[in-house]
Amino acid sequence: MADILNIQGLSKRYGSVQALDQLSISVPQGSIYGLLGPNGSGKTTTLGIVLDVLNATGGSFQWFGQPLSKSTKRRIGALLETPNFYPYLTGEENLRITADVKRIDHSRIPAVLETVGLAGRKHSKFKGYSLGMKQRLAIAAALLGDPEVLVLDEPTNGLDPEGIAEVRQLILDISAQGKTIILASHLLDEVEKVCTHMAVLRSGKLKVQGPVSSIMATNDLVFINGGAPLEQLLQVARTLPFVSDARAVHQQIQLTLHPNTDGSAVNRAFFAQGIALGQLVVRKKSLESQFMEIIKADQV
Ligand SMILES: Nc1ncnc2c1ncn2[C@@H]1O[C@H](COP(=O)(O)OP(=O)(O)OP(=O)(O)O)[C@@H](O)[C@H]1O
Repeated sequence: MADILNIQGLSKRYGSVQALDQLSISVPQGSIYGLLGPNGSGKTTTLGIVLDVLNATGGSFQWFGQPLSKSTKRRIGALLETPNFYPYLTGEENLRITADVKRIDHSRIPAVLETVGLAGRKHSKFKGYSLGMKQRLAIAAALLGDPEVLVLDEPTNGLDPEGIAEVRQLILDISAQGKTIILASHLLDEVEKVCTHMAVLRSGKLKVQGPVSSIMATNDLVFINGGAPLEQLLQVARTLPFVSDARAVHQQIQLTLHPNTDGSAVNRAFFAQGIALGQLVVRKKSLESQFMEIIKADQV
Protein backbone atom coordinates (compact mmCIF):
# COMPACT_ATOMS: atom_id res chain seq x y z
CA MET A 1 0.00 0.00 0.00
CA ALA A 2 1.40 3.42 -0.95
CA ASP A 3 1.57 6.12 1.69
CA ILE A 4 -0.74 9.11 1.41
CA LEU A 5 1.17 11.13 3.98
CA ASN A 6 4.71 10.71 5.26
CA ILE A 7 6.01 12.76 8.15
CA GLN A 8 9.69 12.67 9.12
CA GLY A 9 11.12 14.10 12.32
CA LEU A 10 8.55 16.90 12.62
CA SER A 11 9.15 19.34 15.48
CA LYS A 12 7.34 22.45 16.63
CA ARG A 13 8.18 24.84 19.42
CA TYR A 14 5.94 27.57 20.80
CA GLY A 15 8.40 29.56 22.91
CA SER A 16 9.38 27.22 25.70
CA VAL A 17 6.73 24.61 24.81
CA GLN A 18 7.94 21.70 22.68
CA ALA A 19 4.57 20.89 21.08
CA LEU A 20 6.01 18.29 18.68
CA ASP A 21 9.25 16.41 19.15
CA GLN A 22 10.69 14.48 16.18
CA LEU A 23 7.38 13.02 15.07
CA SER A 24 7.54 10.48 12.23
CA ILE A 25 4.43 8.73 10.93
CA SER A 26 3.20 7.16 7.68
CA VAL A 27 -0.45 7.08 6.65
CA PRO A 28 -1.25 4.19 4.27
CA GLN A 29 -3.56 4.78 1.33
CA GLY A 30 -7.13 3.72 2.06
CA SER A 31 -6.66 3.72 5.84
CA ILE A 32 -8.69 5.51 8.48
CA TYR A 33 -5.75 6.83 10.45
CA GLY A 34 -6.32 7.99 14.01
CA LEU A 35 -3.99 10.43 15.75
CA LEU A 36 -4.76 9.60 19.35
CA GLY A 37 -3.51 11.43 22.39
CA PRO A 38 -4.61 13.36 25.46
CA ASN A 39 -5.28 17.11 25.27
CA GLY A 40 -2.15 19.05 24.47
CA SER A 41 -0.30 16.06 22.98
CA GLY A 42 0.25 17.82 19.64
CA LYS A 43 -2.49 16.45 17.39
CA THR A 44 -3.87 19.78 16.19
CA THR A 45 -0.35 21.13 15.75
CA THR A 46 0.51 18.14 13.53
CA LEU A 47 -2.57 18.64 11.38
CA GLY A 48 -1.97 22.40 11.22
CA ILE A 49 1.56 21.87 9.89
CA VAL A 50 0.71 19.26 7.26
CA LEU A 51 -2.19 21.46 6.08
CA ASP A 52 0.11 24.49 5.78
CA VAL A 53 -1.64 26.53 8.46
CA LEU A 54 1.39 26.41 10.79
CA ASN A 55 5.12 26.34 10.16
CA ALA A 56 7.22 23.52 11.61
CA THR A 57 10.40 24.23 13.56
CA GLY A 58 12.04 21.16 12.00
CA GLY A 59 11.40 18.01 9.98
CA SER A 60 9.56 17.43 6.73
CA PHE A 61 6.48 15.82 5.24
CA GLN A 62 5.15 14.74 1.86
CA TRP A 63 1.64 14.18 0.61
CA PHE A 64 1.30 11.55 -2.14
CA GLY A 65 5.12 11.36 -2.18
CA GLN A 66 5.40 15.07 -3.07
CA PRO A 67 5.91 18.35 -1.23
CA LEU A 68 2.74 20.32 -0.51
CA SER A 69 1.76 22.45 -3.50
CA LYS A 70 -1.38 23.96 -5.00
CA SER A 71 -2.05 20.74 -6.89
CA THR A 72 -1.51 18.43 -3.89
CA LYS A 73 -3.72 20.71 -1.74
CA ARG A 74 -6.58 20.16 -4.17
CA ARG A 75 -6.38 16.44 -3.37
CA ILE A 76 -6.92 17.06 0.36
CA GLY A 77 -10.19 17.98 2.10
CA ALA A 78 -9.92 19.25 5.66
CA LEU A 79 -12.14 20.18 8.55
CA LEU A 80 -10.01 21.69 11.31
CA GLU A 81 -12.69 23.80 12.89
CA THR A 82 -16.43 24.10 12.31
CA PRO A 83 -17.10 26.43 9.38
CA ASN A 84 -19.32 29.45 9.91
CA PHE A 85 -22.46 28.49 8.10
CA TYR A 86 -25.29 30.99 7.74
CA PRO A 87 -28.14 29.99 10.09
CA TYR A 88 -30.96 31.40 7.94
CA LEU A 89 -29.77 29.76 4.71
CA THR A 90 -30.49 26.14 3.80
CA GLY A 91 -27.87 23.41 3.81
CA GLU A 92 -27.69 23.52 0.04
CA GLU A 93 -27.38 27.32 -0.09
CA ASN A 94 -24.56 27.18 2.45
CA LEU A 95 -22.70 24.63 0.33
CA ARG A 96 -23.10 26.87 -2.73
CA ILE A 97 -21.40 29.69 -0.84
CA THR A 98 -18.60 27.38 0.34
CA ALA A 99 -18.12 26.10 -3.22
CA ASP A 100 -17.87 29.67 -4.51
CA VAL A 101 -15.29 30.58 -1.86
CA LYS A 102 -13.25 27.49 -2.79
CA ARG A 103 -13.81 28.09 -6.52
CA ILE A 104 -15.39 24.68 -6.95
CA ASP A 105 -18.17 23.95 -9.42
CA HIS A 106 -21.68 23.57 -7.94
CA SER A 107 -22.12 20.27 -9.79
CA ARG A 108 -20.67 18.28 -6.84
CA ILE A 109 -23.24 19.59 -4.34
CA PRO A 110 -25.96 16.92 -4.91
CA ALA A 111 -23.38 14.11 -4.59
CA VAL A 112 -21.91 15.39 -1.32
CA LEU A 113 -25.37 15.99 0.16
CA GLU A 114 -26.18 12.40 -0.74
CA THR A 115 -22.96 11.10 0.83
CA VAL A 116 -23.58 12.84 4.15
CA GLY A 117 -27.27 11.84 4.20
CA LEU A 118 -28.65 15.39 3.93
CA ALA A 119 -30.16 15.22 0.42
CA GLY A 120 -33.65 14.99 1.95
CA ARG A 121 -33.01 18.01 4.19
CA LYS A 122 -31.16 20.25 1.73
CA HIS A 123 -33.96 22.82 1.69
CA SER A 124 -34.12 23.08 5.49
CA LYS A 125 -32.49 26.03 7.18
CA PHE A 126 -29.14 25.35 8.86
CA LYS A 127 -30.39 26.69 12.20
CA GLY A 128 -32.94 23.85 12.35
CA TYR A 129 -30.34 21.11 11.89
CA SER A 130 -29.37 18.82 14.78
CA LEU A 131 -25.74 18.99 15.96
CA GLY A 132 -24.96 15.80 14.03
CA MET A 133 -26.50 17.24 10.84
CA LYS A 134 -24.47 20.45 11.26
CA GLN A 135 -21.28 18.43 11.52
CA ARG A 136 -22.29 16.31 8.53
CA LEU A 137 -22.82 19.49 6.50
CA ALA A 138 -19.32 20.61 7.51
CA ILE A 139 -17.96 17.29 6.28
CA ALA A 140 -19.93 17.76 3.04
CA ALA A 141 -18.18 21.10 2.59
CA ALA A 142 -14.79 19.41 3.01
CA LEU A 143 -15.79 16.84 0.37
CA LEU A 144 -16.81 19.41 -2.26
CA GLY A 145 -13.53 19.17 -4.16
CA ASP A 146 -13.79 15.34 -4.27
CA PRO A 147 -10.53 14.97 -2.30
CA GLU A 148 -8.62 11.68 -2.08
CA VAL A 149 -7.97 12.26 1.60
CA LEU A 150 -10.13 13.82 4.28
CA VAL A 151 -8.57 15.32 7.43
CA LEU A 152 -10.79 15.78 10.51
CA ASP A 153 -9.86 17.25 13.90
CA GLU A 154 -11.96 15.82 16.76
CA PRO A 155 -14.95 15.23 14.44
CA THR A 156 -17.38 14.20 17.19
CA ASN A 157 -16.47 16.83 19.80
CA GLY A 158 -19.51 18.44 21.36
CA LEU A 159 -22.02 16.08 19.72
CA ASP A 160 -24.75 14.17 21.52
CA PRO A 161 -24.66 10.33 21.36
CA GLU A 162 -26.89 10.26 18.29
CA GLY A 163 -24.71 12.81 16.47
CA ILE A 164 -21.58 10.88 17.44
CA ALA A 165 -23.02 7.67 15.98
CA GLU A 166 -24.04 9.48 12.75
CA VAL A 167 -20.64 11.03 12.22
CA ARG A 168 -18.77 7.81 12.99
CA GLN A 169 -20.94 5.92 10.48
CA LEU A 170 -20.36 8.66 7.92
CA ILE A 171 -16.58 8.32 8.33
CA LEU A 172 -16.89 4.59 7.63
CA ASP A 173 -19.10 5.30 4.58
CA ILE A 174 -16.64 7.82 3.16
CA SER A 175 -13.80 5.36 3.69
CA ALA A 176 -15.82 2.71 1.83
CA GLN A 177 -15.81 5.09 -1.17
CA GLY A 178 -12.02 4.60 -1.30
CA LYS A 179 -10.93 7.81 0.42
CA THR A 180 -8.20 7.91 3.05
CA ILE A 181 -9.21 9.58 6.31
CA ILE A 182 -6.95 11.09 8.94
CA LEU A 183 -8.62 12.03 12.19
CA ALA A 184 -7.38 13.43 15.45
CA SER A 185 -9.15 12.29 18.59
CA HIS A 186 -8.56 12.11 22.32
CA LEU A 187 -11.07 9.25 22.57
CA LEU A 188 -9.60 5.77 22.59
CA ASP A 189 -13.05 4.32 22.06
CA GLU A 190 -13.54 6.40 18.90
CA VAL A 191 -10.21 5.41 17.38
CA GLU A 192 -10.76 1.79 18.26
CA LYS A 193 -14.26 1.75 16.71
CA VAL A 194 -13.54 3.74 13.58
CA CYS A 195 -9.85 3.57 12.64
CA THR A 196 -7.80 0.94 10.85
CA HIS A 197 -4.45 2.47 11.88
CA MET A 198 -3.37 4.72 14.71
CA ALA A 199 -0.52 6.72 16.15
CA VAL A 200 -0.47 7.48 19.86
CA LEU A 201 1.05 10.83 20.85
CA ARG A 202 2.02 12.12 24.24
CA SER A 203 3.71 15.46 24.91
CA GLY A 204 4.47 15.79 21.19
CA LYS A 205 6.23 12.43 21.00
CA LEU A 206 5.16 9.33 19.11
CA LYS A 207 4.54 6.45 21.50
CA VAL A 208 3.42 3.79 19.05
CA GLN A 209 1.90 3.49 15.57
CA GLY A 210 0.51 0.72 13.40
CA PRO A 211 -2.69 -1.19 12.66
CA VAL A 212 -5.24 -0.76 15.46
CA SER A 213 -5.74 -4.53 15.63
CA SER A 214 -2.10 -5.20 16.47
CA ILE A 215 -1.68 -2.27 18.88
CA MET A 216 -4.83 -3.17 20.74
CA ALA A 217 -4.30 -6.96 20.61
CA THR A 218 -5.46 -8.17 23.98
CA ASN A 219 -2.67 -9.50 26.13
CA ASP A 220 -4.57 -11.53 28.69
CA LEU A 221 -3.48 -11.59 32.30
CA VAL A 222 -3.53 -15.02 33.94
CA PHE A 223 -3.35 -15.62 37.69
CA ILE A 224 -2.24 -19.05 38.92
CA ASN A 225 -1.54 -20.75 42.26
CA GLY A 226 -1.47 -24.18 43.88
CA GLY A 227 0.13 -27.42 42.79
CA ALA A 228 3.64 -26.29 43.79
CA PRO A 229 5.32 -23.53 45.85
CA LEU A 230 4.99 -20.03 44.38
CA GLU A 231 8.75 -19.83 43.76
CA GLN A 232 8.62 -22.97 41.61
CA LEU A 233 5.56 -21.73 39.69
CA LEU A 234 7.42 -18.52 38.96
CA GLN A 235 10.50 -20.36 37.74
CA VAL A 236 8.48 -22.58 35.39
CA ALA A 237 6.40 -19.63 34.11
CA ARG A 238 9.55 -17.76 33.14
CA THR A 239 10.64 -20.61 30.88
CA LEU A 240 7.39 -20.63 28.87
CA PRO A 241 7.79 -19.08 25.39
CA PHE A 242 4.27 -17.59 25.28
CA VAL A 243 4.62 -15.75 28.62
CA SER A 244 5.97 -12.22 28.24
CA ASP A 245 5.97 -11.38 31.96
CA ALA A 246 5.66 -13.38 35.19
CA ARG A 247 5.63 -11.98 38.73
CA ALA A 248 4.40 -12.85 42.22
CA VAL A 249 1.35 -10.76 43.22
CA HIS A 250 -0.60 -11.36 46.46
CA GLN A 251 0.18 -15.07 46.92
CA GLN A 252 -0.44 -15.73 43.22
CA ILE A 253 1.69 -15.67 40.10
CA GLN A 254 0.53 -13.12 37.53
CA LEU A 255 1.37 -13.97 33.93
CA THR A 256 1.08 -11.74 30.87
CA LEU A 257 0.55 -13.87 27.79
CA HIS A 258 1.52 -13.07 24.22
CA PRO A 259 -1.46 -12.00 22.06
CA ASN A 260 -3.67 -14.84 20.84
CA THR A 261 -2.40 -17.25 23.51
CA ASP A 262 -5.08 -19.10 25.36
CA GLY A 263 -5.12 -19.52 29.15
CA SER A 264 -5.45 -23.30 28.67
CA ALA A 265 -1.93 -23.35 27.19
CA VAL A 266 -0.68 -22.39 30.67
CA ASN A 267 -2.47 -25.33 32.25
CA ARG A 268 -1.06 -27.76 29.69
CA ALA A 269 2.48 -26.42 30.01
CA PHE A 270 2.47 -26.77 33.82
CA PHE A 271 0.91 -30.22 33.62
CA ALA A 272 3.68 -31.29 31.24
CA GLN A 273 6.14 -30.29 34.00
CA GLY A 274 4.30 -32.45 36.54
CA ILE A 275 2.40 -29.57 38.20
CA ALA A 276 -1.39 -29.70 38.44
CA LEU A 277 -2.32 -26.06 39.10
CA GLY A 278 -4.80 -25.48 41.92
CA GLN A 279 -6.31 -22.38 40.32
CA LEU A 280 -6.10 -20.52 37.00
CA VAL A 281 -8.02 -17.29 36.39
CA VAL A 282 -7.90 -15.36 33.10
CA ARG A 283 -8.55 -11.62 33.13
CA LYS A 284 -8.85 -9.61 29.93
CA LYS A 285 -6.95 -6.34 29.99
CA SER A 286 -9.23 -3.45 29.13
CA LEU A 287 -8.38 -1.28 26.14
CA GLU A 288 -8.22 1.66 28.52
CA SER A 289 -5.51 0.04 30.59
CA GLN A 290 -3.51 -0.80 27.47
CA PHE A 291 -3.80 2.79 26.27
CA MET A 292 -2.61 4.05 29.64
CA GLU A 293 0.38 1.70 29.41
CA ILE A 294 1.20 3.00 25.94
CA ILE A 295 1.11 6.65 26.92
CA LYS A 296 3.06 5.98 30.12
CA ALA A 297 5.80 3.99 28.37
CA ASP A 298 9.07 5.92 28.07
CA GLN A 299 10.16 4.16 24.93
CA VAL A 300 8.26 3.48 21.72
N1 LIG B 1 -0.42 29.09 19.63
C1 LIG B 1 0.15 28.44 20.64
N2 LIG B 1 0.99 29.09 21.49
C2 LIG B 1 1.60 28.45 22.52
N3 LIG B 1 1.44 27.13 22.79
C3 LIG B 1 0.61 26.43 21.99
C4 LIG B 1 -0.08 27.05 20.90
N4 LIG B 1 -0.82 26.09 20.28
C5 LIG B 1 -0.61 24.94 20.98
N5 LIG B 1 0.24 25.14 21.99
C6 LIG B 1 0.74 24.12 22.95
O1 LIG B 1 1.30 23.05 22.20
C7 LIG B 1 0.98 21.80 22.76
C8 LIG B 1 0.24 20.93 21.75
O2 LIG B 1 -1.03 21.50 21.50
P1 LIG B 1 -2.06 20.90 20.43
O3 LIG B 1 -3.24 21.82 20.36
O4 LIG B 1 -1.37 20.57 19.17
O5 LIG B 1 -2.47 19.54 21.14
P2 LIG B 1 -3.74 18.63 20.89
O6 LIG B 1 -3.26 17.23 21.09
O7 LIG B 1 -4.39 18.96 19.61
O8 LIG B 1 -4.67 19.00 22.10
P3 LIG B 1 -6.16 19.57 22.11
O9 LIG B 1 -7.01 18.40 21.79
O10 LIG B 1 -6.33 20.07 23.50
O11 LIG B 1 -6.20 20.67 21.07
C9 LIG B 1 0.18 22.11 24.03
O12 LIG B 1 1.07 22.12 25.12
C10 LIG B 1 -0.38 23.49 23.76
O13 LIG B 1 -0.60 24.17 24.96
